[in-house]
Amino acid sequence: MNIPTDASARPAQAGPVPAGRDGAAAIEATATCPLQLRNLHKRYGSHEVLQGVSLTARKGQVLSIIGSSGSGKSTLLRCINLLEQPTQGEIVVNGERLRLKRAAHGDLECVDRKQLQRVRTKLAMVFQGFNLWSHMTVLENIIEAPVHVLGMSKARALQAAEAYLHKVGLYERRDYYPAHLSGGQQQRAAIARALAVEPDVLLFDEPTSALDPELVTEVLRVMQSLAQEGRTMVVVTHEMGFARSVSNHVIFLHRGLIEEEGDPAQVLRQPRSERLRQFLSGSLK
Ligand SMILES: Nc1ncnc2c1ncn2[C@@H]1O[C@H](COP(=O)(O)OP(=O)(O)OP(=O)(O)O)[C@@H](O)[C@H]1O
Repeated sequence: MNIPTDASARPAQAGPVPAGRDGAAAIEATATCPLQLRNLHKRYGSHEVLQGVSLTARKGQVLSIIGSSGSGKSTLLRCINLLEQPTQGEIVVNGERLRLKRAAHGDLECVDRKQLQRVRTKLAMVFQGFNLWSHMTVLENIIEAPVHVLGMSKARALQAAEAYLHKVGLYERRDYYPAHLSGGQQQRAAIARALAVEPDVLLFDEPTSALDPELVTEVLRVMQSLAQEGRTMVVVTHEMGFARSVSNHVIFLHRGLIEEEGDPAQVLRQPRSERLRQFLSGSLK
């Protein structure tokens, strides 16, 4: 992957989150932290996939979540915007705590539909499988949520969409349907769609895993430019180059717990735990 390796690629204002006494990220209840998770648990039947994860994303920070297959990375990301319902814990977006209540099935659900909708537009997600609407052109995909969810005027949404299309290098393909685009182009369209709701945090769930190797770089470059703009991003990734050179905080998840976290230069070059060492050497899949 052709990503610059110097720390200057990272947003200047972001820094590592200090570790708390219990090893979890310290909680800063302030609007300068667009996202905070406190003691998040998720259980599927008897399988506790998340066992108490706390993290804070400060404004402009790029967090990479790494870990072996099945460690709970995607589940963690999907719990943030309640695509999955956590079993326990708190989610705070821009200082606003989600109003969660235990439902009959045992997991937590948001009791305030308006709050959930508001918060979800603040947390835009980019999926591994792109999830574009196949019956809409790229442009229609991008303006759908701004017009129909946020109530933006079509003229304003179109104007903004053009800017996002230029940003991801897809302006010329704005009238194409997803089926006529490469995987990399579809993912860049999905990124433009996520940007169009003007989110405070971008969530990426393994955004390059479904791509042929030659298409990975074009998507990573767009993500890198978003990081350089100072956007707050939480990225589940297997791309160690991205974690090392673009993100400014790395979280290593193991069996639903944060095993190690911190500055990528430190964590990835001199891992403290044996498990992270094994993971980085490729012997822990
Ligand atoms: N809907 C579900 N029902 C039951 N178990 C689930 C469900 N979703 C995930 N799991 C289980 O939770 C565990 C964590 O899954 P998750 O997808 O979060 O892992 P991951 O770290 O993202 O893995 P990968 O890198 O392979 O994508 C796995 O054991 C998985 O089988």
